[in-house]
Formats: sequence, structure tokens, C-alpha cells
Amino acid sequence: MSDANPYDALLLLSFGGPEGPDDVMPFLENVTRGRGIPRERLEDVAQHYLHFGGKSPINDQNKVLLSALRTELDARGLDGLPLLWGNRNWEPYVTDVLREAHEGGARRVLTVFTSAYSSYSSCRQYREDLGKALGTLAQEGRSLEVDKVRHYFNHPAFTDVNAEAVAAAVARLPEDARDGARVVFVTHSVPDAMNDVSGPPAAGGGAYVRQHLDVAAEVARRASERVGRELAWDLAYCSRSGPPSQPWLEPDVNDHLRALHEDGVPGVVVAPVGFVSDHMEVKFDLDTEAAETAEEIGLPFARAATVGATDRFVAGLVDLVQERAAQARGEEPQQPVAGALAPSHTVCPVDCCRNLRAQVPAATGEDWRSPVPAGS
Ligand SMILES: CC1=C(CCC(=O)O)c2cc3nc(cc4[nH]c(cc5[nH]c(cc1n2)c(C)c5CCC(=O)O)c(CCC(=O)O)c4C)C(CCC(=O)O)=C3C
Ligand SMILES: [Fe+2]
Repeated sequence: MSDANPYDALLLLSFGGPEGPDDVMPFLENVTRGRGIPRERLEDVAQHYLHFGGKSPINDQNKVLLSALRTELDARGLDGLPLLWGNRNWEPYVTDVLREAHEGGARRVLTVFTSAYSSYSSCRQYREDLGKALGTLAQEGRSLEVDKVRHYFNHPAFTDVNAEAVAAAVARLPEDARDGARVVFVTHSVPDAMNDVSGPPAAGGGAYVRQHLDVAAEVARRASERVGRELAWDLAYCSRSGPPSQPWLEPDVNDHLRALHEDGVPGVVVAPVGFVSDHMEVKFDLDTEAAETAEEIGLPFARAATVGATDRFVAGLVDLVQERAAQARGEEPQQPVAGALAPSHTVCPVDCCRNLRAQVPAATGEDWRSPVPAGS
């Protein structure tokens, strides 16, 4: 028998993005409220969105992912499990979606984030926003329990699909650029200080970079097997924000492409393993900006696909849903991993990916206490 007991709904929780030019500034204000992002950076990023008609690709990509998830859930006999979609920064807002789910009878919801790694921005901030949503709903007399699946950066479905994408991108390089081509794995830069406190405190911090290095090594190893040559690789970063005085993870992908070219590297595959779909960072920072840098210096460049809604990745997400449900029932399911790191924690420990600005209760963690609904 296949079911998702004890969960009665599954929520895909994402970032959200504008749907048109009028949404761009309000969206950016939602994202950066209290984050100390310089006005100039906001205006720059607004231009990235306006360059694409003011519409982020992320919402449509989530709709495709949802439809693929629905198909896979149904194929596994989970056709009775409602599948919801909510965002942190744009409609449909997570609070509204959970309210509607509660009205429909849901009491215990499992979430999957569209983000594979530990860090404040990629995990805890989602958990804080879930916590705020649950607080608002409690004031309306609604009580819900929410859990999340473990981080999936090192789930074999994620690394396999990425390895396939890297191998396919190598094949798109001109033939004389393939030997000696470098794989440049790319993820979102974050402040050094955010990386330093990422992951469970007991692990000493630095989980964000450690997890990316683990994925990069594993994906490069698998892609090398596929293409039949040893692929050298590096990890670089995109989308730096924040004031210039604040150190963020480096090297920036553009600087790195220039350095590789100067070293005589004949071609690059840029593999955005930090992202699960081709959203704005990929479309602008890589396909537009980094591609222009490569063009300018005459460096052959191929961008590897993101996992998106590929069958194998979607099946992996549903495996994680079933794994988490089994854990919630007190079973000890297998936890497949690829790479050198262990499966990530099921429940985030206290101070996991600590918020450096404020103490905000974060849902789904060990120290989360469900707010008491008004009127109870
Ligand atoms: C680690 C990470 C991920 C990956 C994990 C995940 O996927 O969640 C991610 C994803 C995303 N980030 C996105 C958009 C933005 N992020 C911003 C700002 C920031 N991101 C940060 C980190 C991350 N961000 C940080 C440390 C900041 C500085 C402000 C702060 O400290 O909080 C800003 C403000 C302008 C700017 O500062 O650049 C925007 C517009 C979109 C939507 C794209 C679309 O529309 O297609 C997505 C998926
Ligand atoms: Fe971001």
C-alpha cells in the first residue's frame, strides 16, 4: 500500500516572482525588506526583470514541476494527496494557500522547498515564513502542523540528473574545446557570515559551501564517467548583492571565466547546481551576463541544464515525500545519498542556519512550538 500517512497535503514552497512590469518593484520590496540591500542594486535587479518583460520565469517553472509531481504521485497511488503551491515573496502566498488547505480539511502538511541546500536564504528563511504563516492562521483559530523533507542536494536523483546535464553540455562545446574543458559549478553567492553559520551548529557551520563542494565532486565524477574523460572543475558564485563592504562568497563567475581563459582553458561548461530551475539568476546572471563575458574573451561556453521537472528528479522528490512520511510514522526508511556526506537531518536542530539579524521562530525545526489557535 502506498500512502503519505500521516500527511494530508503536500506543499511545494517556492520563492515567487513577478508576473509583469507592475509587480517588479513590489516584489523586490517583499524580498529585500529589512535585508539592507543598496537601492542601486535593487534598480539593477529591477532592470534584469524588465529585460524579460517584467515576468520571472520561476512561476511557470513551478507550474510545470507541480504538474509533473501530480503525475508521479498519481502513478504511485497517492492520487488522494492534495498538492499545493505557495511562495514566500509573491502570489500565491504561503499563508493564503495554507488557509485554504485548512478550510479543505488539511491538518498535517509536508513541504518540499525549491531549494536543495542549507543556509539562511535557502532554508531557514523559508521556515521563518512558514512560521509567520502558521502564526497568522493560529490567530484565525486554525491549527496546522508542518514538516519538511530532508535537504536533497545529495539525493542521487539530484546528482544524477545534474551529471547527465553536465555530460550533455560538454558534448555541445566545439570539439577542439572539449579536451581540457573546465566544469564551473555555479551557485548563488551569500555573505561569508551566512555561510559561516549555515547548517547545524554542532557541525561547525559552513554547510552551504561544504554541500556544494560535495555535489560538485560527485556530479563531476559521474559526468566524467559519462563522457569518458576526466573533467576538472571549480565552484564559482553568481548574483552577489549587499553592500560592497560586506564579504560574500567568491569567485564571481565572470571573474572566474576570465581567469580560466588567461590560464589557457579551452572551454567551459557552466553548471548551475545551486538552482533547481532556470529562474532569473540562471537566465540573467548566467545565460545573459556570463555568456557575454565568455563571448567577449572568446571562451567557448555551454550552460548545463538545471534539474527542472525531469522525470528522474521528480521521482526523487516523491521518494523523499514517502521517506519523510515513513519517518513520521516511526519507521526507519532507507535514505539514499550520493557523494561523501551523510543524509541531511530530518528535523532542523536548534539554531540551524541561524538568522544573524533577529530571533524569528522557524517552523519545522526542533524548537518550533505550534502557536495556540485563538479561541482554543
Ligand atoms: C541562496 C539563495 C538562493 C538559492 C536558494 C533558493 O532558491 O531559495 C536564492 C534564490 C532566489 N533569489 C531570487 C531573487 C532574489 N534574491 C535576492 C536577494 C538575495 N538572495 C540571496 C540568496 C539566495 N537567493 C541573498 C543572500 C540575497 C540578499 C538579500 C538577503 O540577504 O536576503 C533578490 C533581491 C535583489 C538582490 O539583492 O539581488 C532577489 C530579487 C529568486 C527568484 C528568481 C526569479 O524571479 O526567477 C530565487 C529563486
Ligand atoms: Fe536570491
